[in-house]
Amino acid sequence: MISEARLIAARVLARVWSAEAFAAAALDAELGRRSGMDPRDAGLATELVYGVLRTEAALVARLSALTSKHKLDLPSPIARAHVLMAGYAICFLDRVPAFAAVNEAVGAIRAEGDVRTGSFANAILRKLAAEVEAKGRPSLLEAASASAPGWLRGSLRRSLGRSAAEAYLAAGPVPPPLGLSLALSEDRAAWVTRLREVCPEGTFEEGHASSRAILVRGAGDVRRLQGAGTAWIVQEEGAQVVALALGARRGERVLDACAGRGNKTWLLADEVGPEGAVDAADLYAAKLERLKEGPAGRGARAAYAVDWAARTGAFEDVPRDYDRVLVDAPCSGVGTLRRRPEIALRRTAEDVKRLSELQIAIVRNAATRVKDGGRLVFAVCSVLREEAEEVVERLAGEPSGTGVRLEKQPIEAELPRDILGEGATSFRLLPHVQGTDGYFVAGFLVRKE
Ligand SMILES: C[S@@+](CC[C@H](N)C(=O)[O-])C[C@H]1O[C@@H](n2cnc3c(N)ncnc32)[C@H](O)[C@@H]1O
Repeated sequence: MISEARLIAARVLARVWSAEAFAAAALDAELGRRSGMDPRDAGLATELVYGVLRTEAALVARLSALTSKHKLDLPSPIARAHVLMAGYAICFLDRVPAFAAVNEAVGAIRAEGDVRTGSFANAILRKLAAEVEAKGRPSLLEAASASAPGWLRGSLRRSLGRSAAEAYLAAGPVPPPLGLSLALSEDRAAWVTRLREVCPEGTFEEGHASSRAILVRGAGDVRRLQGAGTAWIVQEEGAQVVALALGARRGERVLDACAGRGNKTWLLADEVGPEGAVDAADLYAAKLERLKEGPAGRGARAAYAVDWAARTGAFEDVPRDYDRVLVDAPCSGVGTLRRRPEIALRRTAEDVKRLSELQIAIVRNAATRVKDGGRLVFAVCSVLREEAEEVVERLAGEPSGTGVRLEKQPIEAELPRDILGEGATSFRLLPHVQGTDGYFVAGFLVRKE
């Protein structure tokens, strides 16, 4: 009997490899079709997908070494998925006995009508199980690190140091909790109690990084729960911290310059209150439409479709006197690696270089909308130096050519000391430290020349 978790995980992996699907979306679609699935099975499917994607190269190398031709030749993505999932379970999963992992993989491949590949899989997986039995389990940290492409490993080491880079790459593959962002007027402890009552199958706890966060596990689709879209929205805890880092105060005028669908806009509007104003801008009008339809739509004053880099679209219409501007810039997304492991397979060093140039252009032009003496916060969901310190140094060090000067400035927000040190002008969030996605955030003072 082949578990549903494995069948689902195999289909998702095959789609990621052969149809360039995003693992999270493919997994959501598969799990969404099975509403009655045991959460433990859903958890196993998730861990197998993410785990295999994070350790793929190391698993392939290890299994290849056990074949006569030193090559893992498998005829289909589904067969490859079953073999690598079994390899992952044998190497890294305590709760799955090796013989069960082998039998399920072999059974699943044979069930596809491929007896020959089933026998091949049986032979190499048994060898692997015997090797692990004799020598012990390999290190997940090393396997995840060895599986990252060379450019990413190198960049992470330069950005974080060697051991933090390894810990970063190994963070996950257990799925992170879902974050809820609570409105300022709401009492967090009372909501934790209430949500526990209405959804006893889930776990709800207060987050540490964001004073508004409630972290949820095992609750299924939370959007059905009380308060959704009014008292709280779904927002990853690190994303909340990014919005909080702008330090928006009651009554201020704020621009969310790369607002997307407006998750951070919602939080900013909540902070400035009805006596302030929050405007949103983004390259894509379609995203701004979604923003207007969602919870942020109730709080945002105006939405501008602007290409900040090209200075086109509604560029000239956007006011020039905001107290604060948040630039949540497009980036490599390396900070979301634990939830989107396929990023490591698809992004290149050239992408990072191109994106850092785009970030600089966007910030310089968006900064023209800040009043003299106002604040700009630049954020990326990346932790790489190329999209972080190197961008900041160029923004603060080179003439902007747009009539504004950007000076590094301590971030004014109230955030825990282990995130924002006294007087710090920038900070990182790291999954293996704060439990959030990875982010880099920097504060600037804007001077008009
Ligand atoms: C990291 S996402 C923002 C996410 C959003 N703030 C949120 O909290 O959901 C970056 C956004 O920048 C937008 N963008 C990319 N290039 C842009 C440009 N040249 N001008 C304006 N917006 C741009 C993208 O459409 C995307 O929505």
